Amino acid sequence: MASAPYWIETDDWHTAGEPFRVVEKLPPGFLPTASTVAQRRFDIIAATGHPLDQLRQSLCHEPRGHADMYGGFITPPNDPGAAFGVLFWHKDGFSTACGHGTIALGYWAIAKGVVKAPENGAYEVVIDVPSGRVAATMHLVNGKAIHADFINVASYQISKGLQVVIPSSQKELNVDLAFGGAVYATLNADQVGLKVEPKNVNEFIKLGREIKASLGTRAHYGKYDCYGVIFFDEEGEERTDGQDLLIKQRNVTVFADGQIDRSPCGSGTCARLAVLHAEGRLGPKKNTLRHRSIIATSFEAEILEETRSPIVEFPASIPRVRGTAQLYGKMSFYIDPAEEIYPGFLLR
Ligand SMILES: O=C(O)[C@H]1NCC[C@@H]1O
Repeated sequence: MASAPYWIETDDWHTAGEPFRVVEKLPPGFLPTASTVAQRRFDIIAATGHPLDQLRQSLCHEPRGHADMYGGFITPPNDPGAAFGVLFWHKDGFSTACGHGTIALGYWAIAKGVVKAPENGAYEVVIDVPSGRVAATMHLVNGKAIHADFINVASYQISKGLQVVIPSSQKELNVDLAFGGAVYATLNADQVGLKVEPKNVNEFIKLGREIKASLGTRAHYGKYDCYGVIFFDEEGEERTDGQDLLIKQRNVTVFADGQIDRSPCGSGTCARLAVLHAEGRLGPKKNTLRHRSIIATSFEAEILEETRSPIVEFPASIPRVRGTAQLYGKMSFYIDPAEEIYPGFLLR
């Protein structure tokens, strides 16, 4: 398998600046035979040199990608209740959740005719992902998608005020842990004396790695380890009408091993909603979060409904994150396992 050269077609989208490379057709024999997306992910991770992991590296790493590339392999759904499944990937492996990818996949499914949406109105593209069943609710006007709502799995805070010590400075920080399909550590960027701005990106990468290492197994939650560290700035609040508040925050999410989300991070936004919910600043259909990214793109998010929480101290809810995606290319990649640098390389 995969000893002969082959071609792979991709549709390359971005959501609020974050890339999402969609691979619809996999070479025969590459997809694990397990019947669920979650199990296929485990099977790939458990194997050494799995062909889908080699393909991930070929498409994500240089020369076809870069250290901040992201994408997904389309798979069958777990059952006919979803339109399809997806295995999300990034430079270090396969993730459990990806909001920006779910938004991009909603657009992709409509653009490719994978689903038959009406010309006008809302249409739910249901997708099986490793953390569960999610949806991209597409809003269409004259056959064109104008925005997508990422409806995630139940999200909730896991713990509050965990203390970490940064090895390089011996500085003590307090972080909250929250689940949004993946586990995130979140902290106000003022704790590290930085503003969420592009010029500080290398500092955030370094600190993200240090915080994750310092948390160690304290940030593991069931089968989930700590996926990312979210640094946020408060950007004020506005009253939208007599009742509701628009809470404005800007964040940078450092995920996997030092990868930077250009978007406001869909699953990370759900984790932030969970923390704001626990703090009483948001509730079901009460108040909205405008979440800006490091490159100043934004998502708008709210809590749709409260749900049963597995963590007694904190509430759980189903979040909705609204964003847009754009197609920026269609690629045809040639992959030759005999090539000197196969399956690719990274410089950081
Ligand atoms: O939007 C998200 O949820 C994803 N973006 C990169 C890191 C996360 O998986």
